[in-house]
Amino acid sequence: MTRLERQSSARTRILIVEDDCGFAELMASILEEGGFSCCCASSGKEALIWLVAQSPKLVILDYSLPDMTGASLIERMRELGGNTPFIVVTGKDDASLAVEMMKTGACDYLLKDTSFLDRLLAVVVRALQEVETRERLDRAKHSLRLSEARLARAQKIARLGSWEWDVRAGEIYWSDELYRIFGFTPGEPKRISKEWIYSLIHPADLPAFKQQLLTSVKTLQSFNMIYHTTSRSGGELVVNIQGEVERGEDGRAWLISGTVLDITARIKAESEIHHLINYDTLTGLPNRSLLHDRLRQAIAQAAQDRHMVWVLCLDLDRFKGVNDTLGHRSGDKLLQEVARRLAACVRESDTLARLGGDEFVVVLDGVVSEKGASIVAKKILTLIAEPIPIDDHELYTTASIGIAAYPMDGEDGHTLLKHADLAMYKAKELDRNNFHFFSHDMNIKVMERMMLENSMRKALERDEFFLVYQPQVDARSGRITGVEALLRWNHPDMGLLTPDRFIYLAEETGFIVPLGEWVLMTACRQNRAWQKLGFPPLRVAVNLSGKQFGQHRLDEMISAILLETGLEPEWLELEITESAIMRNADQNIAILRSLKEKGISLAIDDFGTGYSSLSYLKHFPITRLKIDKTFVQDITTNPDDAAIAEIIIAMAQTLKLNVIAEGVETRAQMEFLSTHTCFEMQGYLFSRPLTTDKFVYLLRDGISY
Ligand SMILES: Nc1nc2c(ncn2[C@@H]2O[C@@H]3COP(=O)(O)O[C@H]4[C@@H](O)[C@H](n5cnc6c(=O)[nH]c(N)nc65)O[C@@H]4COP(=O)(O)O[C@H]3[C@H]2O)c(=O)[nH]1
Repeated sequence: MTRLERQSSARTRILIVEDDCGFAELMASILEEGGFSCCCASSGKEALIWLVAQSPKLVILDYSLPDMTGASLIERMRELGGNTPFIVVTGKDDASLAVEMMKTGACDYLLKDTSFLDRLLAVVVRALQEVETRERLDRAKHSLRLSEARLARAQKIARLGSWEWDVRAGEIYWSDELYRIFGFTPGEPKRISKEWIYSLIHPADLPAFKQQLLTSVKTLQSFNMIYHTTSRSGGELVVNIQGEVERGEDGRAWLISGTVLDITARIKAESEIHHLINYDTLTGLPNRSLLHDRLRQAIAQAAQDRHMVWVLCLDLDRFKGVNDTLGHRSGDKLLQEVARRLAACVRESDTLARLGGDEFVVVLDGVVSEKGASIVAKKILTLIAEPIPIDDHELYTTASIGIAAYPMDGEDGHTLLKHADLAMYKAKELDRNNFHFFSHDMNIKVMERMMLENSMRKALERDEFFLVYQPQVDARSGRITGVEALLRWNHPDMGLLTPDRFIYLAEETGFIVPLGEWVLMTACRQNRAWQKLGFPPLRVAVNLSGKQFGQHRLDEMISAILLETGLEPEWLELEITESAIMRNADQNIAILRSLKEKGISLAIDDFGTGYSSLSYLKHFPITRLKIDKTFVQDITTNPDDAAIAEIIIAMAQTLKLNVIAEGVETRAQMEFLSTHTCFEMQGYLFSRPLTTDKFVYLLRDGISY
C-alpha cells in the first residue's frame, strides 16, 4: 500500500489504519477537506510505528487488518503506554463487536456502509470534541488532586486539620489530618458524633467548649478558642479551634466549619521560655525578674487595700566556705535544701525567690505587724539552723535576715529590697543567725558601702559589668584614631552605676585586680573583633588603676591577654593617672618600660591635675598626655585653664609626646585646641561612650560633628 502523508503541523493529525489503500485515500481526502492532517498505515505493525513517531490525536482503525485484529492492535497500543483515542471501522454489521469495542474505550464504531463517507467527518469531529472535553476534565481533576495533596501536605506540616458540622443533619466531617492530630486513622470512626468529640475535650474545658458551640449556633458568630484535649493514646494536646458559621435560607445556622491547629509544641516551648526567664534553674524558685513583678503587684494591691508588704532578704552565713571546701555540687544541694525549708515557712500567697548565689527573698502578704514578720523570720532561722545532710556530711548553716516594709521603708520594690539588704548587713554585723529591721537611723552610707562591696564580688560572676566605648578623634579629618573603654555596672537593685560609684571601693578592697583583668580582656577581645569585622585597626585605651600597678606580674598578665585575644600590642594603650605613676615612681618606671618594650603605648590620664615634675616625666616611657576635662571645660572662658592647656600642649611637644584633650563638648573648645595644635580629642561633641552594638555603627558610618 502506498503511504499517504498529507499533513500540516498546525492541523490535528489523524492516523488512518486501513489495508485498502484506495479507501484510505478517500477517507483522508474527506478529513483533509475538513481541516485535518492525515497519515495512513496499511497494517497493524506500520500503525504502531506511526503511533510512536507521530503521536496522532486520533486513530481510525479498520477492525480487520492483514497482520492483526483491531482488538490486538488496541492492546499493543495500550502496551506502548499510549492513550490515543480511536474509532473502529468495520465492514461487518456485528452488534456484539460494536459493544466489545466501545468497552475497550473506542470513541465510536462505524460501519462501512453506503453512508459511511458522508458520516465520517461528523463522527471524527464529535469524537475529537469529546476527547478534548475528557482531557480538560482529566487536567482539572489532576490539578485538583495536586492541590488537595498540597493542602494535605501543608496541613500535615502545620498540624492543621479542618472540620465541618452540618447542624441540621447532625453530620460531622473531619479532614484526614484532623484524625491524625488526635492519633486516629483517617476515617475511623466513620460516623463522628458530638458525644465522641466531647470525650476528647479535657473535662475542665468541656463546659466552655459546649457553651461556645451553643453560642455560635444561636448568634451565628465565629469563634477562636484554645482547649486542652486528649489524644487516642491518652496524651494531652493543646489545640486552637476556629469556626465560622453559615446561615441557611431561614436565617438559622446550618453549617459550622473551621480548623483545628495542634499548638501543643508551641505552648510547651512558650512555657519553657517563660520558666527560663522567670525561674531560677537550680531551685525552681522565682528569680529576680519575677520577684520584681510580684513585688510590684503586691505593692499595688497593698496601696489599694491600705495594708503592708514585708520584704525579707536572707543570706546564708559563710556559704562561700561550703562551696570552697566541699565543692559546687554540695553547695548546690545545700541551696536546694534551703529553698525547700524556706518554702515550708511561708504561705502559698507569699513570694519566695532566689536572687542568685546564697541570697533569697521572701515577700510576705497579709502580715499586719512587725511581730508577724518577726515570727516568720524566727521560724526561718530555726529551720535553716537544723543540720542538713548532704552526701556523707551533716552541714550546719545559719542565715542573716534583713526586713523592710512597705510603705514605711520604701514605696517601690527597688528601695524596699535595698533597705532590706542594708538591714541584713546590719544583722550580719551584729551577730550572724539573726534578723534585723531596717530603720532610717541606720548609717546608710556605711551600710550602702557594705552592700556594694558584697554585691560587687558577685557581680563579676553574674555578668553585671560591661564596657562602653568612646571614640578618640582627629578633629582635622574626623577620623577615629582610638577608642577608650569605660566600665559600667548594671546593678540589679541600684541600676546603672558609673565608675565613680564603685571604682574607689574596688581599689580599697583589692577587687580591682580581678575586675581590671576582666576589663583588659574584654576590651582587647572587642578590639580584635572589630578588626576581624574588617574595620581599620584602632588603638583601644584601657584605664589602669594605681592598685593594678602594684599587682604581681602585671606585664605577664597583659601579655597573656594579648596572646589569648590575638590583639597586637600596638593596638593597646594603658591609661594611668598622674598620681598613680608618681606614687611609687621608681618602681613604676621599670614596669612601664617593660610594657613599652612589648609595644604597648602608655598615656597619662587627667594630666595637669597632679604635680608632675617635668624632669621626672622625661624618664617615663610615655606616648601620650591626656589634658583633663576640667581644663577643657572652661578653656574658652577661663584664662588660667587656657594657659594650663597651652602649657601642657607645649610640654608635650618639647618631650615629643602626643597629646589628646578629653571632655570636648563644644565647637569653641575644639577650635581653641586646634588653634593650639592639639588635634586629637575625645568628648561628647564627637560622641558619648557607646555600647558595643552602637559603636559598630560609628565605625561603619564615621563621625559627624
Ligand atoms: N563631662 C563630660 N564627660 C565626658 C565627656 N566625654 C567623656 N566624658 C567622661 O569622662 C570620663 C573619661 O574617662 P577618664 O578620664 O579615664 O575617667 C574614668 C576613669 O578614670 C575611671 N574608669 C572608667 N573605666 C575604668 C576602668 O575600667 N578601670 C579603672 N581603673 N578606671 C576606670 O572612671 C572615670 C570616669 O569614667 P566615666 O564616668 O566613664 O567618664 C568618662 C567619660 O564618660 C564630655 O564631653 N563631657
